[in-house]
Amino acid sequence: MMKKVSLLGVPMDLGQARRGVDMGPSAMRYAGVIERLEKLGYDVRDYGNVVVDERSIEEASHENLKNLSAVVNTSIRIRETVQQMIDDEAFPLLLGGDHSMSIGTLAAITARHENLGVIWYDAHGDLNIPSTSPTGNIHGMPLAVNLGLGHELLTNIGAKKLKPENIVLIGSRDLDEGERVLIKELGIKVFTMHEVDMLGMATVMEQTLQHLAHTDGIHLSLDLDGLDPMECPGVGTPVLGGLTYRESHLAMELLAASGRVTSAEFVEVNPILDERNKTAQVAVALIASLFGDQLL
Ligand SMILES: NC(=[NH2+])NCCC[C@H](N)C(=O)O
Ligand SMILES: [Mn+2]
Ligand SMILES: [Mn+2]
Repeated sequence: MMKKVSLLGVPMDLGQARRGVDMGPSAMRYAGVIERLEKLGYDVRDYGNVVVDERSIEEASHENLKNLSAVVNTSIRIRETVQQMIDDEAFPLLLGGDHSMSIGTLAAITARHENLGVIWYDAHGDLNIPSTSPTGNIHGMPLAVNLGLGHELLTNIGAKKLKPENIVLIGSRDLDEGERVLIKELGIKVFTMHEVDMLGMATVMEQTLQHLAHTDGIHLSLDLDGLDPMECPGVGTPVLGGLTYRESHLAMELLAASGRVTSAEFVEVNPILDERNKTAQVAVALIASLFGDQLL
């Protein structure tokens, strides 16, 4: 892994309805993310937080896409900053913020890869399009957008699309009907909680890395709601029966050992719903493992 890390906070809460997730980046900074990375020997360049558009009331819901133009404007700013990070040859690490931020992150990263792989570590598929979304919340749509599906204003943010065969979902346990249809249609690789239980995380990661062996870099998009709400209560859309801290920690260690991860984002931390910043602390511990922290 590169020894230079670029950090960007995305205090975004426009992609869903519950306020507070805009404080996620502060909570992870407060939990010591920069200090942990520096201790591991990384040169950390902090880009601060991206400017996020205000919600406007008129825009509340438009074609089942809440806060559409605010999300578009913010995504473009995220894209520009991540482009700078890549130009600077640093590892882009983003802290969120709701998952709609991935539209901007991936817009920048896919452009710089021939064949980017993506691991979507999440209770959800985030594969809705406006006609299938039960909520109109854009945080339920970013993976679809990056496949080129959804409203033009969103799909146009990135020039290059992800390939369905380059995506692996891990931890899925709440998929909407339209998402299930899309997963089957496109043949996307999914390790639901059932597969994680059956195979164990070590095998899941081994098969994930095998599935992505042909890619030229892997982006990890880790939604903290992929973990169980008992350990990560500070998320807006908790789902029972999630991945444990131990499993997730192992997953991060195996990714670190593979040396294949080239960018990452840790999203959906909502300190207002949290208990004593527990979720941000889990996020920072996972980040440390992803960057090679070891006991001995
Ligand atoms: N990034 C997330 N937490 N996404 C939750 C999405 C929930 C639901 N599938 C929806 O479309 O609204
Ligand atoms: Mn989720
Ligand atoms: Mn998500």
